[in-house]
Amino acid sequence: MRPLMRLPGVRPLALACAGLALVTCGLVLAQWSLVARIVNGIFLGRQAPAVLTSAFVALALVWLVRSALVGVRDVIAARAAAHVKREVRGRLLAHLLSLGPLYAAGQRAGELTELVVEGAERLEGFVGRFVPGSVFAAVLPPLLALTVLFLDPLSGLILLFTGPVIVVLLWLVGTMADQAAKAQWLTLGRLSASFVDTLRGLPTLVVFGRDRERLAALRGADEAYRRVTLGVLRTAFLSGFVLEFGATLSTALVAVTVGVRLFEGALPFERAFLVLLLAPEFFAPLRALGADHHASLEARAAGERMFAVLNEEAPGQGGLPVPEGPLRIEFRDVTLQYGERTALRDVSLTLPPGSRLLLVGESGAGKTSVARLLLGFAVPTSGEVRVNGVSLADLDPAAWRERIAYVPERPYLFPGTVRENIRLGRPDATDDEVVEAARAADAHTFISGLAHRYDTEVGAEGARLSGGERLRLALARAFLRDAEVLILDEPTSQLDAGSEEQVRAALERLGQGRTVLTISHRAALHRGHDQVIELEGGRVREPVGEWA
Ligand SMILES: Nc1ncnc2c1ncn2[C@@H]1O[C@H](COP(=O)(O)OP(=O)(O)OP(=O)(O)O)[C@@H](O)[C@H]1O
Repeated sequence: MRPLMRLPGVRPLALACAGLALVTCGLVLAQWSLVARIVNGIFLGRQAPAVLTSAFVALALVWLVRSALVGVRDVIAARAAAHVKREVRGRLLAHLLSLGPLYAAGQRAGELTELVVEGAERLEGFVGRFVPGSVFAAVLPPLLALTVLFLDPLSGLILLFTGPVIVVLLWLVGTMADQAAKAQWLTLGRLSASFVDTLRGLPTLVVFGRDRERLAALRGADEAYRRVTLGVLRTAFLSGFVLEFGATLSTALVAVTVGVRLFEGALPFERAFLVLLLAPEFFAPLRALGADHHASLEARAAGERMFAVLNEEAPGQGGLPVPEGPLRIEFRDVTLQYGERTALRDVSLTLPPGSRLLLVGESGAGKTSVARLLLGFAVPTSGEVRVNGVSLADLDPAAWRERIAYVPERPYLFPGTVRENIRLGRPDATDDEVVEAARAADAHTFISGLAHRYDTEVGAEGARLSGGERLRLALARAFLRDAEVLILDEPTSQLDAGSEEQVRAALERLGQGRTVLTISHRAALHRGHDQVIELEGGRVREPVGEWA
C-alpha cells in the first residue's frame, strides 16, 4: 500500500479528505442532535414551536452543507484520480521509452499494453474511492465513538470494542483476497499477451494449421481469468458480509442496551435517541470502505508490476551534450552480455569522421549488437563506447540519437500515410523535401504508382507494401534526417538483383560525407568501404582488408 500512497497527488488528497472528515463529523453530530431535539420536542412536547421551527431550519442547512461536502469530496477525489492516471501513464510510457527497444522486445507486447492502459485505470478505484474512504473511516468512527462514550459510556464501549474487531476481520479477508487479486492481474496480463501474440502470428498459425489449437488455448486463458475473477468477487462478498453482519449486530446490541435503560428510566429520551442515531453513522464509513476494498487490492496488484517496471534501470541516461564538430567513434574492449549470453567479447574498433565501416559476420556473430550499443539501446557490460573521447553513457541519449540515422533490418512503418512515415525522419520537413528524399531513396517511382501517391495508407506495420518498398521508405526517412552518422543493418537483404543495384546507388548517395556503419552477412558489399571488420562468435576476426 505504501508505494501507492507515494503516487503524485495522493497525500494532498488524503490531507484534504481528513479536513473534510473533521467538518463532516461536526455536521453529523449537529444533524442528529437536531433530529433528536425535534423528535423529542414533537413527541414529548417539551419545546416551544419557535424553537422547533429554528431547529428545522438549522437541520435543513446542516443537511445541505453535508450533502455539498459529499459532492466536494467526490469532485476532488475524481480530479486526483484523473491526475494520477495521467501522470502514471505518462511516467510509464516515458520510462518504457528510456528503457529502449531491447527491454520492450524482451516483454510480451500485450502484457505491457495491459499495464499502461488497464493498470493505470485500476489506480482510479484506489485514488478516487479507497483513499477518501479510508481517511473517513480513520477519522469519523473514533470521534463518533468518543462522543457516544461521553453521551452513554456503555454504548460507547460497545462501539469501541466492535469497531476494531470488524476492522481486523476486514483486514484478514483482505489478506486472503490479496493473492486472488494478484492472480487475477497476472491472468489478465497473460490473456491480453496471448491475444496480441495470436494476432501477430496469425499467418504462421494458419499456415501451420495451429489456429484452432491457439483458439482453444485462448479460451482456456479466458476461463482461467473467469475463475480467478470469481475468486476475487467471492472474497469481496465475504468482506461485505462480515461488515454488514458485524455492523448490524453491534447496532442491535446498542439499541437493546439503550432501549432497556430507556425503559427503566436510566437514560433520558433525547440522549438515548441520539445514541441510536449515531450508531449507524459510526459504521457507515467502515461499510463504504469494505465496498471499495477490492478496488484497492486490484490497484495494489497492478501497482506492484508498474513499480517494478519503473524501477528498471534505463541504459545510458547521461546528460552531457554531444561534442561539436566531426564525430570520432571508438569501441574499446567492449563486451556485451544479454543475461548469461555473451554477444560481444573485447571488441575494439574505430570509426573516424566520414569513414565507412562494413561489419560482416555470420548470423548471431554480434553485428546488430554493435548497432544497439552505438544507438545507446544497450550499454557495454565492460569496456566503453566513446565519442570524441567522451563515454557514450555520459551523453544525453536523445541528443546523441539526433545525430544518427538508422535503417534497421526490418524497418517499422506506422499505420498512417506514406508521407507521414517518411516525415518521421524530420517532422518539420516540407512536402517538397519529403518528395526529394523519396526520389533520392529511389522510392518516388513506386510511390507515384500508388492509388493516393504520398497520401496512401500503408496499413499496420506497412502491410500494404512489399518488403523492398518498406525498405525504400525507411531509406527516404534516413535521407530526410540528414544525420552525421548512418547505421544500415542488412540494407539490401530483401531486394532482387535489379533493385539492389538501385538501392545501393541510393545508399552510396546517402553515405556521402557521413560516417557509415553497414552491417551485412555478405562481405560482397565491401565496395566503397574504408574498413571491413569481421565478427565471429562475438569477437573481431583478423581484418579482412582495407579499401580506399
Ligand atoms: N535480446 C537478446 N537477449 C538475449 N540474447 C540475445 C538478444 N539479442 C541477441 N542475442 C544473442 O546475441 C547474439 C548476437 O546477436 P546479434 O543480433 O547481435 O547477431 P547478428 O550478427 O546481428 O545476427 P543476424 O545476422 O542473424 O541478425 C546471438 O547469439 C543472439 O542469440
